[in-house]
Amino acid sequence: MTTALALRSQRDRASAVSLASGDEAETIAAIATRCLLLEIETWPKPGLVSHVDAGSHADMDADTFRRSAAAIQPDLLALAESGAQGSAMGRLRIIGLEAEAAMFAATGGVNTHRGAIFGLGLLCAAAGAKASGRADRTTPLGAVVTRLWGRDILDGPVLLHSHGGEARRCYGAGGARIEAAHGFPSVYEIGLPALHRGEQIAPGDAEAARVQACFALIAALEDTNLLHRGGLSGLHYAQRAARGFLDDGGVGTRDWRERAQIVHQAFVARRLSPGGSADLLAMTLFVEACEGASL
Ligand SMILES: CC(C)(COP(=O)(O)OP(=O)(O)OC[C@H]1O[C@@H](n2cnc3c(N)ncnc32)[C@H](O[C@H]2O[C@H](COP(=O)(O)OP(=O)(O)OP(=O)(O)O)[C@@H](O)[C@H]2O)[C@@H]1O)[C@@H](O)C(=O)NCCC(=O)NCCS
Ligand SMILES: Nc1ncnc2[nH]cnc12
Repeated sequence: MTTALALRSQRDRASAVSLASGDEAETIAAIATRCLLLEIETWPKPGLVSHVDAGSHADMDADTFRRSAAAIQPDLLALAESGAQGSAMGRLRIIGLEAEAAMFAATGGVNTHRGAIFGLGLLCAAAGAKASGRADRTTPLGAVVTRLWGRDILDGPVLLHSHGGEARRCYGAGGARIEAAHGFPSVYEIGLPALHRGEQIAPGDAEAARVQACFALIAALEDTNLLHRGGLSGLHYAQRAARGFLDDGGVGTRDWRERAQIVHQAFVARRLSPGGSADLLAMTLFVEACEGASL
């Protein structure tokens, strides 16, 4: 069986590839890693780390994220292979925890990609399931995650001391688990339409399209990182600021970089960091790469 996967961007995208089954898991992991790197190579992203600056963070920079992405690529490969083999959630969780350990070893204990390991990892497993024929090739990756692992995602062990756990207890926020169990609605309903809108209003500028998607995700998401650092008022401030940028024309105006940078600086001044939105940007790029190409 052959699967076509393509990274569809004008400047940064890899060219379309057509794959025999043996190569598919490797290619899925390579594309996922590339999407993590593209997320970092996107600026300005409010409060977030990029190749330009460290945003609201004192303990990590772009190199920390690059090391982290390289360290977890073997685990993303293992997740794609496990999906192809029909593994249950218990096996995926073990690989996910190994990926978290590899991340912490590569970053000296800094949490760069826990959310991405979880969400992108599940999408890699779903892509593996599709490539092997265990899931229908026309079913969106998010729906494959819901069908194969949705119930077990929600029943998984709760982390008692995570920032997300506190946000859930204090504010009732759903977070990464609900997002995954429901098939990544933020990717399909927010990230992808905004990426396409960005391509329309800033033709030929792939970074601008990613910025448009990032702002749209921040405007809509209940990001547990924003709740952790800024409480409810921080979350609402961030959502309003991102919405304001989009309402003023997003990346479709000549001065969009300056306007986005002002929002970025305002987040930094408040120590706000929408890490969940950054993860969902990488996942949006991954889904676009896998599903945007005509198969
Ligand atoms: C199920 C887990 C994801 C448990 O996670 P947790 O209980 O922590 O729950 P969440 O907060 O819901 O999610 C975890 C991370 O997901 C990102 N995220 C946040 N909001 C959302 C959202 N609405 N939708 C989707 N994803 C979201 C976010 O990740 C990013 O932030 C991380 C940095 O966080 P942190 O260190 O707390 O933040 P700082 O501000 O930097 O801290 P200080 O400097 O202030 O100290 C970074 O990782 C980004 O990726 C959330 O943090 C999961 O962890 C789990 O169960 N794992 C086990 C493995 C597994 O089951 N894998 C499945 C197969 S792969
Ligand atoms: N670019 C970024 N900056 C801060 N936290 C993040 N989590 C995932 N990507 C991130």
